[in-house]
Amino acid sequence: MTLHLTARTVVLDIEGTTGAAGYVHGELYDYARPRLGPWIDAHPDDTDVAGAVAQTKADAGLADDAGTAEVVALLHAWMDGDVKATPLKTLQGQIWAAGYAAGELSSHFFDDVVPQLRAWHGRGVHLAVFSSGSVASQVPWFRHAPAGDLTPLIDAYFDTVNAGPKRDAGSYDTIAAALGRAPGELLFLSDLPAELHAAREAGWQVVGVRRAGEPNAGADFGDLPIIESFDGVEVDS
Ligand SMILES: CSCCC(=O)C(=O)COP(=O)(O)O
Ligand SMILES: [Mg+2]
Repeated sequence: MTLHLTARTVVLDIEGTTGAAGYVHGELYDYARPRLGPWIDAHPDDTDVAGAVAQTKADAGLADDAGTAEVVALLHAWMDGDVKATPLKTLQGQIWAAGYAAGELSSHFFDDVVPQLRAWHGRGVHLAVFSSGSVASQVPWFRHAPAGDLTPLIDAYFDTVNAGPKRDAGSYDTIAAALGRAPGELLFLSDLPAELHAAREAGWQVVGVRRAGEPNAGADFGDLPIIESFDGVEVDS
C-alpha cells in the first residue's frame, strides 16, 4: 500500500531513514575515532571545539583540567554506545567535513531515496533535514552523495544545536517557525518512534521508516503510519 500525502516541506532524518546506520557507524565513526584527540589538540582556539570539550567534561562530571586523553576516552565510549551527545556531534561534524573536503569520505543513500527526493522536489515539495548529526556533517553528506550533489534539493538543515533535542516537541515548533510553515504543512520521516511522537505532538504529519536490517526495524511504532522504503509514500505540494 502506498501512502498519499500533501505537505509543503518534508523534513528528513538521516541515519536509518535516508542512509544505513551501518555505513554511519562503519565508515564515519571509524574515521572520526582516531582523529578526535589530534583534532582537539590542533584546534585549541576554535570556540566550537573548546565549547564541545568543556561541555563533554561538564556532561560527564570530569574535572575542568582533565586532559585530552580523558575527554577522548569518554567520546569513544559515547560512540560505542551511539550516544548522540551534542558535543560529540560537533566534533565529529568538523572532522567529517574535513574528510569530505579531502576526498576521503562519501555518503550513503538507500536506492529508493534519491529518486523520491527528486520526484517530490519536482512536484514543488520543499525538503529539509533534521538529524542528530551536526549541520556541519549534514551538508557534506548531501553534497558528496554517490548520486552527485544533492544540496540543491535541500532548503534547510537542523540539528540539536539550532533546533533542539529530536525527542522534544519544542524542537519541531522551532523548525516550523524557522521554515515559516504551519505544523500541519510539515511531514517528518524518521526511523525512531520517539522522534515521530515528538513531531506529532507538535502537530506535524509523521511517517515511520522501518527498514529491514536497520537497528530500529524492531521498534514499536504503535499507531504511527509506517513505510518500508520511500517508495511507500507519495508526497504532493
Ligand atoms: C550527517 S551524517 C552523520 C549522522 C550522525 O552522526 C547521526 O547521529 C545521525 O542520527 P540521525 O538523527 O540522523 O538518526
Ligand atoms: Mg535516524
